[in-house]
Amino acid sequence: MEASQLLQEAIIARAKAYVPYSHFSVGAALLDVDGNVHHGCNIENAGYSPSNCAERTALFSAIAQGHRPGSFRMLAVVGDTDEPIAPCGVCRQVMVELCKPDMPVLLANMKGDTRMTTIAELLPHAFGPWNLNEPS
Ligand SMILES: O=c1ccn([C@H]2C[C@H](O)[C@@H](CO)O2)c(=O)[nH]1
Ligand SMILES: [Zn+2]
Repeated sequence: MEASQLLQEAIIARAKAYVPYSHFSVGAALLDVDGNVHHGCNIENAGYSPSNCAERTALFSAIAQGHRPGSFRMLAVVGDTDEPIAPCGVCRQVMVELCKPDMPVLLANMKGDTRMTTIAELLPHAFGPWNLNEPS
């Protein structure tokens, strides 16, 4: 699947956002090894901090469907921003946990501006599973 097709999926996912507080809808589409797409949208909460971003919704949904960390091919994220959207720090940390460092990430806005990047570029010098000592 082309990056542009995955972006179209992210735009469809964005329409499902539940954003009664920020009114800022974000969509994500995660491509797996089998060529299937997992949608994510942001889902907000009256308690504010329980809110979940589109990127994490897509990743957690795919993991819950049985897909393994490191098995994903590409992630597309879109929001109505001036520049291509910038994922938050929490999502970048989750991406590092669940995606390979060189996995392509397509960031976009609703005007059609795009930026192709990677997990490692989004969160350099990351703390990851490899930094933890295994229990003996
Ligand atoms: O990359 C981003 C940036 C923000 N949000 C959400 C979090 C919150 O619901 C709203 C405003 O920050 O947008 C995402 O889902 N993804
Ligand atoms: Zn986030």
